[in-house]
Amino acid sequence: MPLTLLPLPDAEVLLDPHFLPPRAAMELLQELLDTIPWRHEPIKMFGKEVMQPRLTSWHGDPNARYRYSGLSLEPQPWTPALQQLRQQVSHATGAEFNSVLLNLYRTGQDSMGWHADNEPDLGPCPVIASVSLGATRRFRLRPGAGTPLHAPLGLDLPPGSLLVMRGLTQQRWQHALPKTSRPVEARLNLTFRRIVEAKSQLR
Ligand SMILES: O=C(O)CCC(=O)C(=O)O
Ligand SMILES: [Fe+2]
Repeated sequence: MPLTLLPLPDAEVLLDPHFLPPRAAMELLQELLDTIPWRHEPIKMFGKEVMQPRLTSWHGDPNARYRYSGLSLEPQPWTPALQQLRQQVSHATGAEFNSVLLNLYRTGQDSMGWHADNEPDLGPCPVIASVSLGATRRFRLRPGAGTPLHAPLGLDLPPGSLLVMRGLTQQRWQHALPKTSRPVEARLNLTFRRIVEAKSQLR
């Protein structure tokens, strides 16, 4: 199935709900649960350190350092499974990625708050490719300040789906993965990114 562009003002959001076949998605989930060195990291919120409501792991090329919310993340090396998925995602999107952030939402109580991936390290119009595995959770999008009024939307992201955000999306829109009170299994999300700052660190 190809990626389909969603009709949103000032955003380029594309979705392929069936990027990976169900069996491949299940096998990849199990492999990543077993082999990724999951960490429970703190995050700075309004100057205070709080634990993130999810587990994370950051992988990438050696110079792809990522800084956000007061954290500086040293990338872990690519594993064979991550390397293979990177190639598949590059092929589907026509974009190159040098890093991937993995988020493990253990239960419906794990979540990610409203944000845009607009850190300077990502450049002005980043392509972010998001693969979801495990439980289907609802991903939310809403316009940011200064963006034409548009109702927030919710996208159910099933296992094996590929969501791409590019163009002005990170400048004009915000997204979140809210908690749910439904009993749900774990969900694993991978966001492939390109750290553009890497070049200047070689000097
Ligand atoms: O879990 C998701 O679908 C979203 C993850 C996300 O927004 C991020 O890692 O920046
Ligand atoms: Fe994000």
